[in-house]
Amino acid sequence: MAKLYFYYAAMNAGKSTTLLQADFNYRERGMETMLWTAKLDERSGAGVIGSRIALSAPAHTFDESVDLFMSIGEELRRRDVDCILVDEAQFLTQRHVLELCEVSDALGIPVLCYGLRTDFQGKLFPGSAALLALADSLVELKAVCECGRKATMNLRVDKEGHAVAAGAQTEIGGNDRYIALCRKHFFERLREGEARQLSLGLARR
Ligand SMILES: Nc1ncnc2c1ncn2[C@@H]1O[C@H](COP(=O)(O)OP(=O)(O)O)[C@@H](O)[C@H]1O
Ligand SMILES: Cc1cn([C@H]2C[C@H](O)[C@@H](COP(=O)(O)O)O2)c(=O)[nH]c1=O
Ligand SMILES: [Zn+2]
Repeated sequence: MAKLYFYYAAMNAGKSTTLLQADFNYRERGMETMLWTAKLDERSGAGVIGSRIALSAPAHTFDESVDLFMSIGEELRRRDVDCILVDEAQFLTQRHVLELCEVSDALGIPVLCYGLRTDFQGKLFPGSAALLALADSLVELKAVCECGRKATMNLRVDKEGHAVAAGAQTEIGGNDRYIALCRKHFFERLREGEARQLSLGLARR
């Protein structure tokens, strides 16, 4: 039976690198893959999955308008597909995840999703919540905090490096906007950020 996998981690853990390695392994064995990433994340270029160690590959892009089951079905009419690889899986909708379940269960194709578990406030992304609920296999990849502990959280920072405690869930960025931290250091810095924003707000009144 084909499975749905969710490889999750904080930023900088090497999720994209691991996806590209899995893609290489499949293709090295003569198998065909289909890569997907979020349309809104263009850090490595539109429709490109990039890694910090400079590996990259073109990918199909998803947004709310895309039906993944239909798109993958259409591709199957043109060529064989042995594995589906999805980067930035935190940006999937719950409907997308249900479509990927169908790809795995009805089409018998393994689906490997890579993404963040939680956002800059420590809350689940919709795609991650659905994958945590529905995936057959949950695999944690490891990032490292400044203190050496496992980094599980993602702190959003402003241009001066101060923690950002409030804002929209989605804000594309890299090392300039986010720091992967262990939970202890994440909450320390987040509370500092909250206190700072509060004092700035009070000072303005
Ligand atoms: N040539 C490059 N140099 C530095 N950073 C890059 C380069 N290409 C891509 N990146 C960044 O690296 C990210 C993916 O890095 P990766 O090491 O696989 O960790 P993760 O996906 O867990 O954050 C990309 O999304 C992009 O922000
Ligand atoms: C924590 C957090 C992250 N994002 C964005 C920032 C990046 O564009 C991606 C994750 O990138 P990765 O290196 O491939 O892990 O997600 C966001 O929009 N909101 C957040 O809270
Ligand atoms: Zn730490």
